[in-house]
Amino acid sequence: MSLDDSAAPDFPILDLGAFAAADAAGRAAIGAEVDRTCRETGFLAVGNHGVPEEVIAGLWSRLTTFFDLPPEEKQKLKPAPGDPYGYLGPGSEALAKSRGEDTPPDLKESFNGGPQAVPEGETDPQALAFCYAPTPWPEAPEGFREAWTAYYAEMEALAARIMEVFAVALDLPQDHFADVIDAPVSGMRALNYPAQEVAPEEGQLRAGAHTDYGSLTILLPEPGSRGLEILTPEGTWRGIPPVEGAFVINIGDLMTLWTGGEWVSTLHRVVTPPEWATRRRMSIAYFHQPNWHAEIRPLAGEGEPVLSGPYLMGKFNAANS
Ligand SMILES: O=C(O)CCC(=O)C(=O)O
Ligand SMILES: [Fe+2]
Repeated sequence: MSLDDSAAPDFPILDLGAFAAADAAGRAAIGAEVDRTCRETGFLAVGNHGVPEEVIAGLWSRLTTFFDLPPEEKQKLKPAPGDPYGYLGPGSEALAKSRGEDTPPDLKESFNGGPQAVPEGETDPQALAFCYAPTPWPEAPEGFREAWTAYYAEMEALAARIMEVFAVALDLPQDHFADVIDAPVSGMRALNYPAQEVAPEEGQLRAGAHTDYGSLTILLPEPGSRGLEILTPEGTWRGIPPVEGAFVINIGDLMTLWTGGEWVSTLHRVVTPPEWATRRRMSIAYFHQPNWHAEIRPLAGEGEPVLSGPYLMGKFNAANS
């Protein structure tokens, strides 16, 4: 890992191209740095990732147009109760509630989508009704669905490469996770935090403090934007600015469980720095989630396994009830 001028000082960057090109000793050295970061904060940047610039730009432009649509257009995509995908308008979610904290709703809107193909032979009614529920697509802007699915496919492939680095970081064979992430049930969420015309309520943030549920989140904050903060091991909030040409990744609760508590799923939130109150901020978050039927048991071998899909559904239902 190396530092880059565009990154905050000492924010670690995993160079994926360097990992791919390295020999076994080089990979182990990169893995050791990732392991250290995942024990401290679980937040790092991933650069030299190979995701084509046009795929990223293609989705940004559609998202900008989509979020600019009139509210009644977007509300046509509101999910039915219990459905995970579609458009969630302002006022529909408070992430801090997932931790039992009672706050006003987050100052955001989002569009959410899931896997595009159902694996052959998948008949579990809960899987079909939840993770494999169809994504309701907007009619406009043109090319939205294609741009979304192209970006989603890139994230699925990138997540698999990052999981290989994680395996090496954990002193496991590089392909250790391969057979539990070959049909992931990941969700993807595009976020728009609108310009704030009225002052927020007491305790109201763009996104309240929370941890992510799954194995790994690949986040793309709008270039140049500010607001994402993590709670450091010292107990202070620290801003994580976007890193040019890189994604910000973090591990979620499932990876903490998988590593028997060795890797941390860090509390994070999105605040509004004063100069951002009059400006919208967008981000794209891919929440990587192992195969529906994957049994996740702590690597040390102790403890009851958790089933990936039902675990995610339980978390979702608890936060949305
Ligand atoms: O928008 C961001 O920068 C982070 C959003 C986030 O943490 C989430 O939706 O889980
Ligand atoms: Fe998050």
